[in-house]
Amino acid sequence: MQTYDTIIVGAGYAGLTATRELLKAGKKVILLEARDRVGGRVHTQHFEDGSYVDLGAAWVGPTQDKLYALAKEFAVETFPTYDTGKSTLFYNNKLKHYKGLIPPLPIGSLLSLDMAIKRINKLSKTVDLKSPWNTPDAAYYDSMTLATWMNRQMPFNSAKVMFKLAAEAIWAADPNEISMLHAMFYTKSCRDFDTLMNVKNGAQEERFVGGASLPALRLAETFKEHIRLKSVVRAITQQDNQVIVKGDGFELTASKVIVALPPTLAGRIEYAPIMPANRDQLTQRMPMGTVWKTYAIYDTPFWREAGLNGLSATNEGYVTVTFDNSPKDASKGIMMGFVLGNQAKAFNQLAPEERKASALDTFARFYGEKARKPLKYLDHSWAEEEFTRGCYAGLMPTGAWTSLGKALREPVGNIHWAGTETSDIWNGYIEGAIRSGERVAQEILKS
Ligand SMILES: Cc1cc2nc3c(=O)[nH]c(=O)nc-3n(C[C@H](O)[C@H](O)[C@H](O)COP(=O)(O)OP(=O)(O)OC[C@H]3O[C@@H](n4cnc5c(N)ncnc54)[C@H](O)[C@@H]3O)c2cc1C
Repeated sequence: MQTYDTIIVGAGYAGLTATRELLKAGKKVILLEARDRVGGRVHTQHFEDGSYVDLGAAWVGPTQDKLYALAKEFAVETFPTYDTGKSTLFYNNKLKHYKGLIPPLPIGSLLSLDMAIKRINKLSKTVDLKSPWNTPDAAYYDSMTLATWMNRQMPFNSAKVMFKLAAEAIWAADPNEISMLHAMFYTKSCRDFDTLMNVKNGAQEERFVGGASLPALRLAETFKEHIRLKSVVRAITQQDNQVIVKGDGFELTASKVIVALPPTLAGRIEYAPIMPANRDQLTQRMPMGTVWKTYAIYDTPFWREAGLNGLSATNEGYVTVTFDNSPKDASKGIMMGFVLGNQAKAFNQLAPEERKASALDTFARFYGEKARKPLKYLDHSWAEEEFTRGCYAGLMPTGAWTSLGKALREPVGNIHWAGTETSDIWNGYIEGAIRSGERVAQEILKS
C-alpha cells in the first residue's frame, strides 16, 4: 500500500492550492480527483472555432488578491467585463433601458431598495467572520430567512422584486432558502452587498482571457505527477494514527487527509469511525444552490451597436439576468443568461428544446429578434454534475450556523477540511477556495 504524508481529495482551486503549499514544504502528497480534469466548479469549454465559455465561475474582482496573484504568476490576462452603454430592465410588461446603477423604478421603491441595501451592509458589519455564531443577535438572525427579513424591510413590492433578483444572482438560491445570518456573513465575507452585485468595483469586474480554468490548469501542470485523475474517493478510515483512503480500484494511506469538497459531497464519503454527530449533521444541512448558465453565441456582440451593455434583468421567464460574455477582442458576441434558484429548479424539468426556446425568447425581448438566431446555443446545469451537485456553493439554512457552524472547519482526528465553503473571506468564490487551501496547509504543517 502506498503511503503519503498527506492525501488531498478534490482538485478544485482549494485542493490544488493545498497540494502546492504542502509540496513547497517538502511533503509527500497525492491529489485525488474524481473527474478527468482539474478545476471542479470552474470549467472553461472550448469550441473548434477558438471561442470558449465558462460553464462555471467566470469573474474576478477587487480584493480577490490571491486569485489575481495566481493569474499573474501563470501569465493569465484579465480584462474588464463589458459594461459600456445602457442596461436593460423588463418589468411589469415594460422594457426600459437606463444608464448607471439605478433601475428605472418609482422613487418610493428606489428609496426602499436603497435603505434595504444600506441596512444589510450595516448588519453585515456586525458579523464575526471567524465564528458567525458569536455575532451579536446571531440566534435572532439565524432564526429567519433572508426572505423573511426582506418582507419586513421593504414595503414596496418592486423594491422587493429587485432585491430578490440581486439575491438570486448572488446566491443562486431563493431568499427563502438562506438564513439571514448566512446572508450577513456572506455579505461581509465579500466586502459588502454592492461589491456582490456590481460589475465596476464589484465581483463581476473582470474575466480571464482564455477562461477561468486557465490559472488552475497551469498550476496543476507544475505538479502533474502528484495528481491522480478519475480517482473517486469512496471511503476514509482512521486507524492507528493513519488514514486509509479507498476508491474504485485504489487504496492509499497517509498521516493526514484533506477533504477539499463542498460539505454535502464530503458527507457522501463513508467514514470509519463515523463522523462526530455535529459534523455529520452539518453536512446534512448545507445544500448547494441551483443554477444554469445559458449561452448564445453570435457573429458579433450586436447589442453593443444599439448602445446596450448586455446587462439585463427581469422577473419574468426562466433567465432573469444576462451579461455580455464576449471575448476581449469581441471576435464573437456571447450572451450569457443565468437561470437561478427556483427558476433553475423548474428549468431542470424542461426538455432541451424548451430550454433553448425560452432562453432565446428572453434574449430577443432584451436585444431584438436578431437574438433568436445564434450560431450556437448551449446551457449547463451544475445540479446534474455528480461531483458538484449544485452551485455556486453550499448554503446555510436557518439554524445551521448557530447550532453546527463550529463543525465546518474543525479537523476530525487526522482529517482536515478545505473548500470555498470553509473560507471566512470570499466564501463561495474562487478566492475563498484558494484561501482555504492555504489555511488548511498551514493547519497541517503546524499540527
Ligand atoms: C455557475 C457558476 C458560476 C460561478 N461564478 C463564480 C465567479 O464568477 N467567480 C468566482 O470566484 N466564483 C464563482 N463560482 C464559484 C466557484 O466556482 C467556487 O467557489 C470554487 O470553484 C470552489 O472551489 P473548491 O476547490 O472549493 O471546490 P470545487 O471546485 O467544487 O472542487 C472540488 C473537487 O472535488 C472533486 N470531487 C468531488 N467529489 C470527489 C470524490 N468523492 N473524490 C475525489 N474528488 C472529488 C470535484 O470533481 C472537484 O474537482 C461559480 C460557480 C458556478 C458553478
